[in-house]
Amino acid sequence: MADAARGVAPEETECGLRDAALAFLRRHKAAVAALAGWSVLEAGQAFLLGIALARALDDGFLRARPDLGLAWLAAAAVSVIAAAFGTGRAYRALAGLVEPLRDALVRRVVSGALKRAAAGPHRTDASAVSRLTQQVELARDTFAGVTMAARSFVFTAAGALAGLFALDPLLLAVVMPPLVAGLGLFVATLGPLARRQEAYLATDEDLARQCGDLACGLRDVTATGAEDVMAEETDALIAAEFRASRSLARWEVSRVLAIALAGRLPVILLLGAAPWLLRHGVTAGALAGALVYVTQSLLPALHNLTQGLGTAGTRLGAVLRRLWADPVSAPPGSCADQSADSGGAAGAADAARLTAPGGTGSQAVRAAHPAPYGPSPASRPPAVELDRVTFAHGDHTRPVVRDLHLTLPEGEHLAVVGPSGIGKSTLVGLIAGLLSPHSGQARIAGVPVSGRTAEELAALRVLIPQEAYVFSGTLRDNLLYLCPEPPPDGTVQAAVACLGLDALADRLGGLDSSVDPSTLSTGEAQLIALARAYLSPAPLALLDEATCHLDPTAEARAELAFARRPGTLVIIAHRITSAQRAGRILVMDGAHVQWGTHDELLTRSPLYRDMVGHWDTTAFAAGGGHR
Ligand SMILES: Nc1ncnc2c1ncn2[C@@H]1O[C@H](COP(=O)(O)OP(=O)(O)OP(=O)(O)O)[C@@H](O)[C@H]1O
Repeated sequence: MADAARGVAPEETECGLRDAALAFLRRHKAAVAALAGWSVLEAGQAFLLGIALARALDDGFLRARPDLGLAWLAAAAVSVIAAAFGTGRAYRALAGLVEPLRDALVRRVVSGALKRAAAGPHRTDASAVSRLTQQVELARDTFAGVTMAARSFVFTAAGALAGLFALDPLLLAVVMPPLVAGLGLFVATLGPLARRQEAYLATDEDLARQCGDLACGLRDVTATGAEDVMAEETDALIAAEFRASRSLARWEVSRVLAIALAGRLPVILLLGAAPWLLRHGVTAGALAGALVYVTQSLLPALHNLTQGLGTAGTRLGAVLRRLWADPVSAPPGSCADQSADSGGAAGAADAARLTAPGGTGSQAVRAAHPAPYGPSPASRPPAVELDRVTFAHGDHTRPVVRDLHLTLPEGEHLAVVGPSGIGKSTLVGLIAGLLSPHSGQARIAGVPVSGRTAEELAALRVLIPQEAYVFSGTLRDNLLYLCPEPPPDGTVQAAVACLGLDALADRLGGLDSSVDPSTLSTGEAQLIALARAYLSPAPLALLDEATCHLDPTAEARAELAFARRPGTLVIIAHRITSAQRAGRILVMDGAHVQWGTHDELLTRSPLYRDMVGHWDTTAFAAGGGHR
């Protein structure tokens, strides 16, 4: 499955893995021997427990010799202490196997990554290596758990069976058949269970990958209107995971059966056959000892085995096979994958889907755009009208905008200034229709914006936030995203030149080259977003500090380009130069709002004077030296 996808045949991986595992064990014979040796000491307890109990009963307590009975129990207690010591040493010996395994796997992963980086034009995916080393840690921990569980079962079972034999071979004859049958069933179901477990892990990973892609590409998905398609794909993956988990659960039942057969049936048989056993010379103490062997040694060891080999072992197999098949091609699923994978992000695929006939939502957005380039007749209503608008972000919070009345004629260029947190973005959000006033009304070109759909709003205004959005696709796709119709020839090139985007376009390899958003600087992303808005036919452009990452020259060029663009412009200014370029400036000062030209406000607004003074100081401090 995963191997095939990565170009390595599963059998090849299986064989390679088996050979490597054997070679690994041969190389670490001493650690294996130490582990086995300490396990023998540990198994001594399993052997002694039943015998000590049998002797304590038969030779001690049942013969009125409690001292002898207690002596046997003391011997059992000593064997428990010795076993605990053995367990501690076995863990140390385990480290002699586990750590070299981890080192070998890490070496394989890292050298694979280095080879790949050196061999081709691939970008080194550090996140893939990091994920792989995480899988190595998982393999290491699981290997330790599986080894301890398997070892514990083998030695405990050997000790218990030897003990049963020592007590009376008849006891072994009763216990062995169900034990062998249960173990046989367990072994027979290991293969199918492993396959189900792998299938489940694969569907789980597919779903995780899809969710990761969705989380990272959410904006692309929303922007390209691919929500329905993505929901359908995700639904299918959820259904596949559900089916795989159900199938796995059915096979897990076989494990319960195996434990019942191997661990619980012997208890019932021993109890049922008790009269027969006693008639054939088995003592009461031996019978009690046999019950202790089954319930205290075999059953817990069986539980550990089925748990260890059944679940963790399958997982270990899956992880090792994956690491072995291709130690560098990690299963994707992180944001880093998307950025490393130019054009591979959900956004590119969805953008492609969007251009296909019968595509989803966003085509409707585009179709809804009017074509309002050019000046509007004088009879048209104001470009922006806030009619006694009041707005607060919460029911009990102070209004950010209170009873504001503002009218902007078509073609106006307004700069909004004010201290941080005073409500500039809120005001722009109200004009854009993203926020609904608590009272009053906001209108664009005479159209009330509250309650409008995204499509209707997109036809009225274009809003560029501070955080520019660029999606995976060509530069042209990015620029024309808000244009319902292809613009006349040369329009895009003119916009690119006008906004100073030509250097970036050249660097990317032209308008039809792919853009990898992760490689753009914040300023470059802002330029692309600005050019996209510039090309939009919406008659009102709202720039919410949309030039904050541009240098002053680039900012001036962009703002002048927007000022020449037909329609109305509202910008939140963060530099004095931005404010000065505007025809009108709106100063927000809490409940007070003032507007006018730069010179008017210098005389009328103390806040504006302060801000200009501060801006000047900052500009000089920054070495700007000019306004
Ligand atoms: N979603 C929100 N929920 C609650 N309060 C908000 C929310 N958005 C903004 N505010 C609060 O409203 C006030 C105005 O915020 P706004 O972002 O409009 O100010 P601003 O002038 O644009 O600030 P800045 O210049 O720092 O961007 C602030 O006190 C802010 O904390």
